[in-house]
Parts: sequence; structure tokens; C-alpha cells
Amino acid sequence: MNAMNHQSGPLLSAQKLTKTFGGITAVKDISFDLMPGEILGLIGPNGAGKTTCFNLITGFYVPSAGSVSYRGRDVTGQKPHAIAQQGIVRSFQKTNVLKSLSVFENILAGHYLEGRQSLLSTFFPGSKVRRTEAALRDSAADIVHTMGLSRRMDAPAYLLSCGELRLLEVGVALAAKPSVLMLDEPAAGLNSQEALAFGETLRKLRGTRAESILLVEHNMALVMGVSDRLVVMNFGQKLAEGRPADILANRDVVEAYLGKAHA
Ligand SMILES: Nc1ncnc2c1ncn2[C@@H]1O[C@H](COP(=O)(O)OP(=O)(O)OP(=O)(O)O)[C@@H](O)[C@H]1O
Repeated sequence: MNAMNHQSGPLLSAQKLTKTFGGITAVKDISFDLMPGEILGLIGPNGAGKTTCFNLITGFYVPSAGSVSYRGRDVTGQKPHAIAQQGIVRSFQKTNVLKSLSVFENILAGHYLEGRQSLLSTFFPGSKVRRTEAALRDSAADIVHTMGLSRRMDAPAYLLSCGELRLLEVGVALAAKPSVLMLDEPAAGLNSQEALAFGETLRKLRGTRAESILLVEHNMALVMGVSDRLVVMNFGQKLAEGRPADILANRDVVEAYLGKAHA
């Protein structure tokens, strides 16, 4: 994990973020804070703008208006690699796993942000490079263990079950040493039992492998169970914000998900 945050303010702050694509406003005036040590769920119906928010925060999109700050510094419009190097690391809805590589090799490859070395030193490795490589391999093995994949360490990723694959995807993100771990639908395709176990793993990562977690997830049992707070989006805007119990009791939220008849 990157240097711990000693400030009392938010670790990450989105302020009045807006993104338009031609005539479509995907995100409008969205503001929320991610506090140190917090798991924050970002939820909303399909097309609400959640992934666009992720893309704005991580530099894949430049906002049409608004700003993003990290540890009190404005990072709006910075390139994705610059954002990631500061400790804001994301997973994608599409897998970041290379199927022909083993579990260990995938996580080792995920260390590229940290373990960069010159081409010259790769061909003529001195003791420093060898030490770095040994440390990266230790770290990769450690992450395999943390994610509960030790038994599958050397298995090629294509042999993994859906649940194991989801764990590996998070493991690859952990290799980049996140302070803010941003997960986009990390439990997609899991059954309810697997999702429950996945939630337990996420809880263990907070404060050990990542300072805070921002989670987009459609599995309500998981996101309600694991999040300290939730931000609910609908049609690109913030509909509600609060603790899971308050969000579950919010009529606007129920209506957004289930329609007026259920609210
Ligand atoms: N690159 C783009 N160009 C045009 N429209 C886009 C683009 N990206 C997103 N949109 C539109 O913005 C809106 C929000 O999309 P977004 O993917 O952020 O929603 P979401 O909440 O993540 O949805 P889901 O839960 O289905 O993943 C949608 O109407 C989508 O079609």
C-alpha cells in the first residue's frame, strides 16, 4: 500500500463531475468523497453512469466539467498511468487476466507499475535487479495467498472457475499497490454463496492491501453487506447517499430500481 493518509479529509473527492458525449450527458454534477479506511459502494440501475465515473476518476475520460482530488491535490485530467502510479488502481468490467498465464504469472505481471527497470539492466542484471525481481516474486506469492488462491498458484487462468477468476482479477489490481482500490463489478457471474465469500475477502483487503475501496456492483447483497456507505446514481445524477440501511429504506432508490409501484 502507498503511504498511509494522515490527513483527516477525504482520500479521494469527486466534485461536480460532468461528462457529455455529443448530446448524451452520461454523468451530471456528481460529487462524493471516499474517506480513509472506507468501503464506498457506487450503485445504480444499468446506464446510470457508474463506469463513466470510474473512467473520469482514473483519467480514462477527461471531465466536461468538475474535478477530482486525491489526498487534497487536484488530479483532474491526468493520464491513467499517472493516476495509477499515485495509488488509484482499478479493475475493469472486462477481465484484466491473461488466460494462458498461470495465477502466479498474472499477478507477477501486474507488478509492472512498481518493478520497472531499464532494458540494459534486464539483459545485464546486477545484484540490485536480481533483488528487485526476488522481491516482486515474493510479493506476487503473497498476493496469491491473500486472495485464497494458493492451491491454484501454477494453474493456467483458463482452468479457473468463475469465482477464482474474479479473485485473480482483484489480485492483479493489488499487485499495483493501491491506496484506493476501485473495483467495477468484481462479483459479476458469482452465485450468492461465492459472492458472500468474495465480500469477506474484500473486507480483509481494506486497511491491509488498500486504504479504501470504491466498489461498483450490481449484486445488492454483496454491496449492501460490505459497504460502509453508498452513493446511488440514476440517469447520470446522484439520487441518494448514506449508510446501507438508510439507502434500503429510501423510496427514491426503491423506485429507481423497481419502479413506482414498489416504492
Ligand atoms: N463512450 C461513450 N460514448 C457515448 N455514450 C456513452 C459512452 N460511455 C457511456 N455512455 C453512455 O453514458 C450512460 C452511462 O453509461 P455507464 O456505462 O457509465 O453506466 P453504468 O451505470 O456503468 O451502467 P452498467 O451498470 O450497465 O455498467 C449510458 O447511457 C451510456 O450509453
